[in-house]
Amino acid sequence: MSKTQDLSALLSDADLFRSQGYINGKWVGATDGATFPLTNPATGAKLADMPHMPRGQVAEAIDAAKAALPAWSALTAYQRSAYLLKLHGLMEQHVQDLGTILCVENGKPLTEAKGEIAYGASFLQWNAAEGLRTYGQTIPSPFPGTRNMVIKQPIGVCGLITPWNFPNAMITRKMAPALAAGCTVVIKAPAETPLSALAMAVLCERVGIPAGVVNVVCMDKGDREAAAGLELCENPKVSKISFTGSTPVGRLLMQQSSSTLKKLSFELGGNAAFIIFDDADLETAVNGVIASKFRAAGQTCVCANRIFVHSKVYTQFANLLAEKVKAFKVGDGMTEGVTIGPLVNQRGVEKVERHVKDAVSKGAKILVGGERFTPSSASNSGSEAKETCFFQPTVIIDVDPSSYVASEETFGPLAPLFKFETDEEVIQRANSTEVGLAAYFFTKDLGRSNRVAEALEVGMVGVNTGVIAQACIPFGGVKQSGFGREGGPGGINEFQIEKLITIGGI
Ligand SMILES: NC(=O)c1ccc[n+]([C@@H]2O[C@H](COP(=O)([O-])OP(=O)(O)OC[C@H]3O[C@@H](n4cnc5c(N)ncnc54)[C@H](O)[C@@H]3O)[C@@H](O)[C@H]2O)c1
Ligand SMILES: O=CCCC(=O)O
Repeated sequence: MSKTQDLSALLSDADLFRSQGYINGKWVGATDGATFPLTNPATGAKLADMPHMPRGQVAEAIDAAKAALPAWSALTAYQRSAYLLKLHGLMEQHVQDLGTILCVENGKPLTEAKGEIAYGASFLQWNAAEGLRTYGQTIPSPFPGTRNMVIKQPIGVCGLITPWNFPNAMITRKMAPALAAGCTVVIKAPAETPLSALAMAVLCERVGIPAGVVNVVCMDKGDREAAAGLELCENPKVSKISFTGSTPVGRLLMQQSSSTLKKLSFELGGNAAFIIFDDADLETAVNGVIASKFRAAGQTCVCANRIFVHSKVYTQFANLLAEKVKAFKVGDGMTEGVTIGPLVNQRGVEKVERHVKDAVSKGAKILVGGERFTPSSASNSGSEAKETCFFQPTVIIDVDPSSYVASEETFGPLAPLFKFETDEEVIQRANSTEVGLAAYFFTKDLGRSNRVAEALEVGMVGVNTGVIAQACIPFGGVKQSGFGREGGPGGINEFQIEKLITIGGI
């Protein structure tokens, strides 16, 4: 039986809950009136009927962004910075409501959702400052009477395609540098979590960001989503695509963008190795695994996916981890004390289940969890276990290297423990994947720390920590995890062009 949930009743500022798209400063439904249902993954309850926008409306949003570009890019960096700081302030002020919206549409527990809002806001603060420092260069010329200057300019209209696992922070991570640089944007919100994107559009409107500078389109997965992707990639008015999502969709977007040769930055899938050497502080390492593996119920691109533990400490480490995972409280993220929520949809549950079954069929043993279930805090859905979006936080040991989980990103709360003997062996196994986003290791040996960090084929390494994400770091991968960096000192460059001005006859 399908139920509905009145989300606005949970908000102190119900105006933040919008179920229309935002194009050229106007709140609009799909031109043909089409909608799709948005549900709470914890309960299955319907939250809203969202606009299922056709390709023509994406083109309209691009037109609006193109029209708004000259005035927005002509503002001083200080004026744009002031908008971002006001937006940052509003996010802090509305953290409870923004967190609640995020929690009910994505499933992550409210405390974690509020943490994501703070993380999302940090990209506004960081880029408000970075926008003021987009320095150019003067370059001595070999030609007499000639001067060379290099200036930075906004690249133009940017298409931002963002995923559901960080419904707020993946938007601000792209939108903040784009706006700071003087670009205008069309955000294609993910079908699973459009409300967080639209709540940000409300705040953009409130701080007075002019119509057309920020546009949000939404549609369900499938044909119209593919059409939106095509429009963003093929429309010559769009100069840049920034995408976070899976590697296969990244490949498709790159192919589609070739006809207009857009600048691209892609943050794609990972398969992070998490290595515990025999000299590691095991208590710290267990906490590191928990922070990395179980954040967002295991649905982050930088999640520990393959946990390699030295044979000398394997059993001790496995038992310590199992004890902590047993203590997790799984349930509806709005319930007090819940530490881990549902996966975003049943497709996510099916993938975790497939990885567990496959590993067990190849000899792995389950220490904790291993099954989908419906926790009592989410049982008001009346859903059968087969319809649930919950999977028990799971630890498996003695995992065979041929298991799917060794080569595919699980994107769920499954911690598989592999055994290793030598540094060389574990580095080779860590690198034996086509993706290279993040990796982590724990050791007290300084020499090893430098050697291993340099040998790992990834864009980001955590040493003695499971937490690397911050606005101030260059976030991104190598190999098939994509290219381009978000955040950090260079993040804003992704949204700028360098222009040379050579002056002769001086
Ligand atoms: N790097 C990340 O943070 C991240 C985020 C989400 C998913 N993933 C990976 O993707 C797997 C599957 O999740 P998914 O199906 O949501 O990923 P996906 O790549 O299909 O979707 C990610 C986002 O891309 C958009 N998208 C999908 N197809 C598109 C198209 N043809 N044109 C334009 N936009 C399109 C959607 O907005 C979606 O939210 C996960 O298991 C995980 O491995 C990674
Ligand atoms: O999943 C993608 C982003 C995760 C993060 O910013 O830590």
